Amino acid sequence: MNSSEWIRIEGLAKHYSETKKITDIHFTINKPEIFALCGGNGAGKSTLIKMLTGMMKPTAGKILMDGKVIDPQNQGFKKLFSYMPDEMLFPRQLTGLEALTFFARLRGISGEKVVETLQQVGLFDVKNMQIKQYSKGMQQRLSLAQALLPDVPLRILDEPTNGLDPLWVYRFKEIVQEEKKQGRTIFFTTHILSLVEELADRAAFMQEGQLQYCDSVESLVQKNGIYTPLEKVFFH
Ligand SMILES: Nc1ncnc2c1ncn2[C@@H]1O[C@H](COP(=O)(O)OP(=O)(O)OP(=O)(O)O)[C@@H](O)[C@H]1O
Repeated sequence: MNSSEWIRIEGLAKHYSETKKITDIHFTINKPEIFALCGGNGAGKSTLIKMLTGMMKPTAGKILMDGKVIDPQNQGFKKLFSYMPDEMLFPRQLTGLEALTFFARLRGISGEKVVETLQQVGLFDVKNMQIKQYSKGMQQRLSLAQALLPDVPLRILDEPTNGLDPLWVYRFKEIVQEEKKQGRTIFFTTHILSLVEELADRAAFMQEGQLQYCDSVESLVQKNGIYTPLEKVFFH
């Protein structure tokens, strides 16, 4: 175990059927770091996130934290991370402020933190608007806000930049970098390889339920020539 290693995934597998399965996933997550999980449609990213967050029981394998096997369904582990799903269904008649306050109360978080987070994601001025009037990008930023609320060491974000315009992709990168400076680990999934190259410290690439690469982004790029985009790593 290296000094910054925090979570170790060992042989994680999920068998839906003979043809649909995630097999033998091994990698580690450090603290702090920005880790990108990449892969095309159906590669197995959401399944892996569901096993990591305790929403789905693996068919095989284990997860260790600080060298000890953990059960992700255990409430103690659930207090260590926040989660942004790929699509968050908020009650549409609520305002942004009401929805975020609801999540804050569930986790004992103050109203000041709700206001601060709404400002962070640029929704403070529209906090009293009903969510049904929010654009896709605004709803995505509200979903990001609920994941930014709790003071936890790990944030798991599933396709966080979906629907964001270039300004908010830029702001998202700033937010994630600031989160890392505060000592957190950000584990996110994406299809956007430029985002991996610009933001992530390490990346794992999945294809058809298997892990193809897991390495630092710097060495993934260097192994294939400094000017070779990660796209080539992915498509080879
Ligand atoms: N509940 C399920 N029952 C059966 N098969 C499933 C189930 N959920 C996912 N699968 C299959 O498992 C494989 C991995 O799916 P998963 O949703 O994890 O991929 P993904 O990488 O998140 O894809 P996307 O980028 O399209 O969201 C796919 O072949 C999918 O059809």
